[in-house]
Amino acid sequence: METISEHACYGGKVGFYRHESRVNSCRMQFSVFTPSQAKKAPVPVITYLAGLTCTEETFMVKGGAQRVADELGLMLVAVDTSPRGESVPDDAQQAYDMGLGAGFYLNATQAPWNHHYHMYDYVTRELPALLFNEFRGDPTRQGIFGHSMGGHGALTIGLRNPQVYRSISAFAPICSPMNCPWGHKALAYYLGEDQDAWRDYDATEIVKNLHEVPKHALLVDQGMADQFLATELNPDLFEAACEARGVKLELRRHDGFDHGYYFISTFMEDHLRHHARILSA
Ligand SMILES: N[C@@H](CCC(=O)N[C@@H](CSC=O)C(=O)NCC(=O)O)C(=O)O
Repeated sequence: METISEHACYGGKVGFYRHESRVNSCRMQFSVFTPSQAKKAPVPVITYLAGLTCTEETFMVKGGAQRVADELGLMLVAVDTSPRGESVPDDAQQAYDMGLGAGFYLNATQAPWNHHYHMYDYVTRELPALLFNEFRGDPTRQGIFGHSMGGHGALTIGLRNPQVYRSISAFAPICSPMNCPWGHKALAYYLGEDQDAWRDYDATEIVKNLHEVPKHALLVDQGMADQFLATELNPDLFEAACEARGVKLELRRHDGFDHGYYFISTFMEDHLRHHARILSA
């Protein structure tokens, strides 16, 4: 692992790092906020998955999370949104919703995507192995959250790995990629036309078929002036599936908020406290 840069931030530091990813067959970058408490003992770790067009930098710059994370003693890890590099295929039209910056946190099975696009394995296996080797995070106290495409990633990865991710939350997540244009396009390219294969990456479908209901409530915030709400996000489908399956969900609808980082930073503190409460219990 190579350190790109490190910056003092409140009592801790923000760092940017690069490493060779075996699962994505390219170099990947990620960022970490390490709180002051990590000087004394391993701290809880919350992984943040960002949305379309973002990088590992977006959350650290725009999320406004570090002051409260330092107060609560939370390590924050922000992941890039796709594999990167010369050899990594992109959408033929370089569209923002497919290919680079749009890895959808899944393992692609279709060529040409299946050589590099293994973001599910990257988030759940490869990055944690590196992280817990290099940083003072506590692997028994992990949470996951994210925004939009990253909210989809947080819900799907969190629900599928309840032993690892004890706390889950999301900002304006894509709740049912099988039922929206962004998801339909990405799942067809990455996984092929057989929609049965898509269900593993659809939070609403995962809830319907859950073996193990999460112990703690999920927190989801949604802006009601979100420009993507009507076409892409489908929180109502997710809410109905959670209710039917007995999954505790706190879905908060906020008038006047759009899809962007002003919305996210407004409710960031609530999400950090949600994770801290669960992980310190
Ligand atoms: N047309 C826009 C679309 C990109 C966009 O809005 N990206 C969101 C995430 S959307 C779902 O995953 C985002 O977080 N953007 C980064 C930001 O800093 O706001 C465009 O290309 O701009």
